[in-house]
Amino acid sequence: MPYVAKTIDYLKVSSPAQDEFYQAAEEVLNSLRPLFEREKKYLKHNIIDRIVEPERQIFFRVAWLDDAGEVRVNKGYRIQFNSAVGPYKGGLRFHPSVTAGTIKFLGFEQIFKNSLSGLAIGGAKGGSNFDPKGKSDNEIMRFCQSFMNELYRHIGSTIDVPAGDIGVGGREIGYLYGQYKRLTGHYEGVLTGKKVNWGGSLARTEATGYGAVYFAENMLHAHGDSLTGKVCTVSGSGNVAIYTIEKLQQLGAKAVTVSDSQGMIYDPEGIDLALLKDIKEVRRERLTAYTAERKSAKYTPVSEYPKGQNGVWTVPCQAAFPSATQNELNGKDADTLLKNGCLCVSEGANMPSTHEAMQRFLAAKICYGPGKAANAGGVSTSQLEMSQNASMQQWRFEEVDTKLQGIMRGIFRISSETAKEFGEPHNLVLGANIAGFRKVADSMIDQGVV
Ligand SMILES: NC(=O)C1=CN([C@@H]2O[C@H](COP(=O)(O)OP(=O)(O)OC[C@H]3O[C@@H](n4cnc5c(N)ncnc54)[C@H](O)[C@@H]3O)[C@@H](O)[C@H]2O)C=CC1
Ligand SMILES: O=C(O)CCC(=O)C(=O)O
Repeated sequence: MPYVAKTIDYLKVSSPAQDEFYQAAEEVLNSLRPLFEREKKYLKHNIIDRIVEPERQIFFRVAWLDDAGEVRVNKGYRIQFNSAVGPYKGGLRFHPSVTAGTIKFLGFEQIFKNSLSGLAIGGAKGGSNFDPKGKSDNEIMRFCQSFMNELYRHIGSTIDVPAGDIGVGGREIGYLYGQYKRLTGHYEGVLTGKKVNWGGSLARTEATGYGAVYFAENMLHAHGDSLTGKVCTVSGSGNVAIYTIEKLQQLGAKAVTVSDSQGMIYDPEGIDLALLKDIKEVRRERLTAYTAERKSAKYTPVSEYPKGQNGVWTVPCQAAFPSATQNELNGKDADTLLKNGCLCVSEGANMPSTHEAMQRFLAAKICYGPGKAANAGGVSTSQLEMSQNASMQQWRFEEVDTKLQGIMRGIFRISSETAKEFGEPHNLVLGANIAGFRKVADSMIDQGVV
């Protein structure tokens, strides 16, 4: 049996019910075929079986007290996937849909993303099926403290450095950091995404969204085009979506949509960013609050989306920025985007396009930036935060932003040069996967069978 199918079949038996992980593994392994054919050492050293198996998986109970005094229990996860090129690094996701398979796919993607950044960071991810929605600040704090009561013994500034992801922002990182400090007595860069008064980096909040836009600009510039004047669709309305829109506006593009799990906003005059930030970052309300205050906008609930489609991708645009969650853009959505003239897709979210959608974009040869390349600005700026913490410095916003732009340029360059090297110049999926894999796999070979 061919080795990719054999590996995926083995994963289905050894790690049951982890569909998102099989999807991520299959996509990466399939695109590595030309490399395996050219360089036999990867098969000889059995890198395939080794790289799909996490180095360590920590599953734990998180018990906490709600405001009514009831005991609640959630699952906690930290998957330390690969440390060949640096300490484990990757975010924490708090969302009711989280399972071991979710964290495993995210941790697997993180290995190659972090390698592509050119920085010394290994791959990891963690989280919980805890739902922060509707919880009071005190409940969030008690949950985070209980989560850290187990996590602290597995992390450290040169061991494993978690950060935020869906449902984990500055507030949660603060409660997690406070508890880590209380348990260990160490004031160190053990988490990133901290607030700037106590060790955070300027521009980390903005970095993932800004980075996805910088990546899109790199792709378009290579074709003599730019984002200026383009109509853009954005999904999600959290950290990545907000700062994608901010950078698009700064570059003279017009973002016209945002969404959440309940529905979407279409604002043909362009999203009012100050209003969106107030609703999402300050008031923590649903998107319906936006239409109440902005007459040009239309709200469509998910129940009214065209059958089998995400409403956001039915809005005509020249560039699309999926910034919500995995598999939020399917083959039909991709067809609609292409039919409407979309020239560029830059993925702020992790694995937002299904396999079918990705194939459509590659076949159409549009500028398509897969998540592990396009959204690497967040984790890269986290590494800049680690550097600042280690040297007890704080760099200026412009200094961090300039480094971020350079890192995104570097990721575009290595992905497109690798794609060219393997004879498919437009295929940044191939380029990013091979470039990210090669550095990790060569490091694993250098470090022996461990
Ligand atoms: N925060 C970061 O630095 C990075 C985040 N990412 C990825 O970006 C995506 C968004 O993350 P953040 O903005 O940080 O999280 P967030 O918690 O700030 O926002 C998540 C957004 O996605 C929406 N959402 C969640 N599930 C949804 C669903 N089923 N349908 C529609 N909307 C849904 C939420 O309503 C919210 O607007 C995720 O895929 C995450 O893994 C990737 C790299 C770094
Ligand atoms: O900043 C980080 O360490 C991780 C960000 C993240 O979770 C991601 O890149 O998906």
